[in-house]
Amino acid sequence: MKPVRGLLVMAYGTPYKEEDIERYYTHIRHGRKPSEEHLEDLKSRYKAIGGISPLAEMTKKQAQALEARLNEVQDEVEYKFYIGLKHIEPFIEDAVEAMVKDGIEEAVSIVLAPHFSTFSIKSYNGRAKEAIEKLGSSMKLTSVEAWYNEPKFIEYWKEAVNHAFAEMDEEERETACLIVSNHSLPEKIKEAGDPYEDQLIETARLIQQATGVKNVEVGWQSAGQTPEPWLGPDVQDLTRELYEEKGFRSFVYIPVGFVTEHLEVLYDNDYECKVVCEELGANYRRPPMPNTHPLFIDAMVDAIYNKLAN
Ligand SMILES: CC1=C(CCC(=O)O)c2cc3nc(cc4[nH]c(cc5[nH]c(cc1n2)c(C)c5CCC(=O)O)c(CCC(=O)O)c4C)C(CCC(=O)O)=C3C
Ligand SMILES: [Fe+2]
Repeated sequence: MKPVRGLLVMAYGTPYKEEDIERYYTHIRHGRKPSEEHLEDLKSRYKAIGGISPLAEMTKKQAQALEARLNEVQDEVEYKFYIGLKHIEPFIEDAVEAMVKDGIEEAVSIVLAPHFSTFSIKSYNGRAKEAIEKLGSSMKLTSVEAWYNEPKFIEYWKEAVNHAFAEMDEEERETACLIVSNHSLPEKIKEAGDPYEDQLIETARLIQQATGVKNVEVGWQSAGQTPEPWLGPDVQDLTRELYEEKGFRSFVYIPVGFVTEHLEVLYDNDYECKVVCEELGANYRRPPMPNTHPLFIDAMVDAIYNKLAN
């Protein structure tokens, strides 16, 4: 019998049904209930994308695909996946507990978000480590950190971008701009030297280098509604500015900090950015997200192997 290696796949989590929205939002807000207005706003956005998000289903498919591929490419251990979510059950702590209960002695973890920040990868990994300590377990956990520069991840976006540009005629291509974006975070993260902003800029550079696309810009999306400054420019403002100041007439959005067609993509890109493009009379294009694309799954396999080898 091969030894079992736990595969802890961590992701943001999403409400499973409408009644979950309030407690989910409260968890995101560190236990503070959202105002009626903010809650209704979030409910209306989920409604606009069809009621609930495809995220829960896709997170499971991604974890299954990653487990299957890891078991295909090597013969020494049997990987077994556990899903641990940030803001809804099964929480990261639930997944750790399940692994310990199953007698797993060694595990590897990866977050379904490619860029490192104190708000994302660091907090996921920290919660996993803490959960192990709290249980007094000796389970050894190796955690992948940022993996945005994995060659196969860049290759995925290269193919997706090339495909989008190949659909354009010569005239559209001349005035087309690629907007590479991630979820905004409060600007104060930069004071503590957070690499998040630089990692997005580097992702854009790698994709530009791979594709040879002439016009590439970096933007931020889905910022929270708080008075403090958030990383910008916001993708909607950026679109208007590029239209007016640089004369671009076609916009290709790749929200590379996400890996699934979820709320932020289906609403913030496919609705909000699209509305801006329609107002301006510009073309809106948004290539598919990685989901379970083999290049994306293999990029995570490589990230796990590189981490285990070091
Ligand atoms: C860095 C980051 C990622 C990417 C990295 C990662 O994946 O970890 C991410 C992903 C996601 N964020 C998601 C959903 C939400 N995030 C919110 C609010 C917030 N996110 C933040 C950060 C991030 N979020 C922050 C600093 C806030 C403000 C909190 C506050 O108030 O202090 C809110 C509240 C309402 C609103 O602001 O929209 C919702 C509903 C979904 C699920 C979508 C679905 O259900 O399909 C996903 C994948
Ligand atoms: Fe979020």
